[in-house]
Amino acid sequence: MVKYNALKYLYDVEKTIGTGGFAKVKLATHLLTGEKVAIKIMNKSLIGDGCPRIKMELEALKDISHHHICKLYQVIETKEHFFIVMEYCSGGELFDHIVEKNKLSEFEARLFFRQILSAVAYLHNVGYVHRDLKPENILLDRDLNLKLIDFGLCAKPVGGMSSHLQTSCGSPTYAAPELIKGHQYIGGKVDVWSLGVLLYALLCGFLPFDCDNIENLYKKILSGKYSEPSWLSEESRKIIRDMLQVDPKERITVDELLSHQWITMGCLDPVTHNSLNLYHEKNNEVLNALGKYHMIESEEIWERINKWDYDYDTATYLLLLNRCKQGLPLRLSTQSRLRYKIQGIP
Ligand SMILES: Cn1cc(Br)cc1C(=O)Nc1[nH]nc2c1CN(C(=O)N[C@H](CN1CCCC1)c1ccccc1)C21CC1
Repeated sequence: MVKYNALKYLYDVEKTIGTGGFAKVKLATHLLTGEKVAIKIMNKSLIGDGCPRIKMELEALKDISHHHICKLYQVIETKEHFFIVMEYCSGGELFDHIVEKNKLSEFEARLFFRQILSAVAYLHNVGYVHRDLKPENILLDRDLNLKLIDFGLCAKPVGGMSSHLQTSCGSPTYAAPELIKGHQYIGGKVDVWSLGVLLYALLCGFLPFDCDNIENLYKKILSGKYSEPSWLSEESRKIIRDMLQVDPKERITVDELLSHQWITMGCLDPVTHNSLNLYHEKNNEVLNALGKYHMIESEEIWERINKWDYDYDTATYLLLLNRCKQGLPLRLSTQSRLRYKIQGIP
């Protein structure tokens, strides 16, 4: 097992749970709290040229705090690596969940879709577009809550949400027509198209535009034609049609989606974008537990936490905040206190 010095005394690194192009994700334990985390380890030499996308992803993640977006806890940068410590989602990928169930009932699809819609509406509300929405980028936690990940392609359009973006990115299967045409596009509209492809996959168990070769895939997407299986209700067909409009001007907006009839069916309230957890709220129960542990006044602890440096203290606070919100006891392992002390952290 490769030992990462930067993580010593802070995290117990366990197995690899994901490997991607120039990164891998490992399951780990945050030693002070005993909580599981996922650490995305990126090798700088493989990425090169100053890693702009990683910096973009990290800046975005630091601005974001939402129940259905995978939380950033800590960032450690060394000469060779970035260690990005994030929320651990133990339910795996949404993609696998759909495959295993073949397709979801309209009721289950609605519960899932409402969660992702809330995350995307929140993202747009804080000025980001995701641009790579697909089931592989959506994970489940142990309570089947959905968590959006992978902000490597997200963008914060300079001129705000109505300004145009140019970069063609994301996976073609979920990419909007205007994006694959290389036209200027509105980021928010591109996310709505991907949401349409996603909802279609949830309800049908297969993709609206799929092809063995990229040429025919593009033709299908640009035509906007897809089959409507017999089991789709009229309302399901309607909301999918509203999202899979080739002309972005005809396409429904995220705000209109929040109160769409399909979304509120079964007397459900419209979806709200505000996140359940307020952005980095001050929690006295957690501060008291930390104050006792470090034998420092909790106000002084808050002074340090409230800088949000995304250091070990940020991770400790956010992990304890998570436990506190789930009504679980707050524990700080004294055993690792010794190691903590050895490392000379005050
Ligand atoms: C698949 N799986 C099964 C179980 Br059980 C837990 C998981 C799991 O991955 N859990 C998990 N929790 N938190 C994370 C993960 C995975 N994960 C990820 O960020 N996973 C992505 C997955 N991308 C989807 C499309 C391309 C790669 C990843 C990015 C780079 C390299 C490897 C993986 C985070 C850190 C945010």
